[in-house]
Amino acid sequence: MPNNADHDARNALVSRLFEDSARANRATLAATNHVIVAAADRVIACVDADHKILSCGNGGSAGDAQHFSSELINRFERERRALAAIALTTESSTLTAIANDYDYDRLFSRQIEALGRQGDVLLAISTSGNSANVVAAVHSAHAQGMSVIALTGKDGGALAALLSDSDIELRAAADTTARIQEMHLLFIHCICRLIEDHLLGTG
Ligand SMILES: O=C(CO)[C@@H](O)[C@H](O)[C@H](O)[C@H](O)COP(=O)(O)O
Ligand SMILES: [Zn+2]
Repeated sequence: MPNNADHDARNALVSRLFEDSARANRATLAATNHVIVAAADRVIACVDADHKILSCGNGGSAGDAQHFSSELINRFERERRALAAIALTTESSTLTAIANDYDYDRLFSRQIEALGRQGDVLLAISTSGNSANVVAAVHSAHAQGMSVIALTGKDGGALAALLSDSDIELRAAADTTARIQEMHLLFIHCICRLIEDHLLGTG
């Protein structure tokens, strides 16, 4: 069992983490408020035209990619029609075959070659902006005529540099992976809320 001094130190650490997250939250809102709305509008145009959203990322960002697709396919907060979305992080046979036969860097890009169509949107998630398989996914999305919404952090990394003028970058104003991921989930929930308001009216 931790002693009292340890207990106080751990309480202080948790307070600091909450404070860091709140600071990141405020700074990210200031930097991205209108970009979040633009990203939601891009997804709305995609679903209104019966196109689909593909999503990808590694580690915690793989979880975020799945979190987003589940909220589109199932629902977020309100009853509405099902929306077409595929997380490219879930099919173990496909994932292991691509990594084994080609390269881990092609994990997502190969699936986009198979599934991506003009008018679809790729949600590309990387806290560093430097995951090679996410970078390759963006190249592949461009080749398929898709547009990209990139969730990034830090300085945006390689991802930010390769986005086209019609793509959208939502960059969390934070430097640590965990804080950036917390902002990414808030981006996702804001977009889901704006989609449901569009489909159902603000209620
Ligand atoms: O969730 C975490 C850390 O919070 C990790 O699993 C993290 O997602 C992994 O290290 C990823 O490989 C990091 O990739 P990226 O965000 O830089 O693209
Ligand atoms: Zn959620």
